[in-house]
Amino acid sequence: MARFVITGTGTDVGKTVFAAGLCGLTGAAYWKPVQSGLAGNVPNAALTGDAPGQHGTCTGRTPTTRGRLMDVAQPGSDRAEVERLSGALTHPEAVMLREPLSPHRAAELEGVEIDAEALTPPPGARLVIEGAGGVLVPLTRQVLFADLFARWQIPVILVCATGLGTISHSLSAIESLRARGVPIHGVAFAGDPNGDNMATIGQIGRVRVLGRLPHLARLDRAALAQAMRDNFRAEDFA
Ligand SMILES: Nc1ncnc2c1ncn2[C@@H]1O[C@H](COP(=O)(O)OP(=O)(O)OP(=O)(O)O)[C@@H](O)[C@H]1O
Ligand SMILES: C[C@H](N)[C@H](N)CCCCCC(=O)O
Ligand SMILES: [Mg+2]
Repeated sequence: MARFVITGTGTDVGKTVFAAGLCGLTGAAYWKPVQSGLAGNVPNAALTGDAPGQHGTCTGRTPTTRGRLMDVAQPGSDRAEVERLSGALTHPEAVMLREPLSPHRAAELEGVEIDAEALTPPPGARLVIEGAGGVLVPLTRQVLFADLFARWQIPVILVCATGLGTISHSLSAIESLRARGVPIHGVAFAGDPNGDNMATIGQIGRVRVLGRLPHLARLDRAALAQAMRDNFRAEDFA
């Protein structure tokens, strides 16, 4: 089964763009279980599900939050960006939160608690799942994303920057995943070339380096597909 979790050393490292590229390269579907930071993009009624006809299809996987589930990707969401960049089939988020904060805090501000136990990946042999931020981001004050990944036992791809600072960030993330028994498929770098940083993380972290996605001046579906073909091997994700 070609099912992967895309996590990273932190927020904004390039997980969504890499996830879209991987969907395009392998034909996988995409799922972002928890999206925070839709304030300003989505009317309140849409997020709370109060507006007629805005519910769409609910997965029912996490019936705990008010901010749930429309079957159409919302503008500004990672799901919408993956659709734009890959055309992949995408599953509705289980939890959508307004504030651009750690999910545990964004949820608290909406008066809801994320039911981490209820977060279960949709079926499908080819699936790319994107976390939120880095590996130790809290879903609640008790459960971190890495705990969720440990329960799922789906191989993780860690997206890492290439520049100064990445060695410690990347090795810390790898240790955190290993400490919880999360299977690591490999590391995907994002950014300008830095061969020694990439090799050092691969060697000391004892992880496979899958490739490096360069910064794309024009980020569109065709350019991303070409960059993925040029810099990754589809057979590494079979
Ligand atoms: N290869 C790339 N070429 C050009 N721009 C990129 C590339 N990768 C990422 N970006 C840009 O960098 C920003 C952050 O990338 P992205 O949204 O993928 O981060 P993320 O790790 O998914 O963040 P989050 O934690 O919010 O989910 C976005 O504006 C994105 O368009
Ligand atoms: C809102 C943002 N774009 C992400 N989706 C959430 C990032 C959470 C980071 C939490 C942290 O590590 O401090
Ligand atoms: Mg993202």
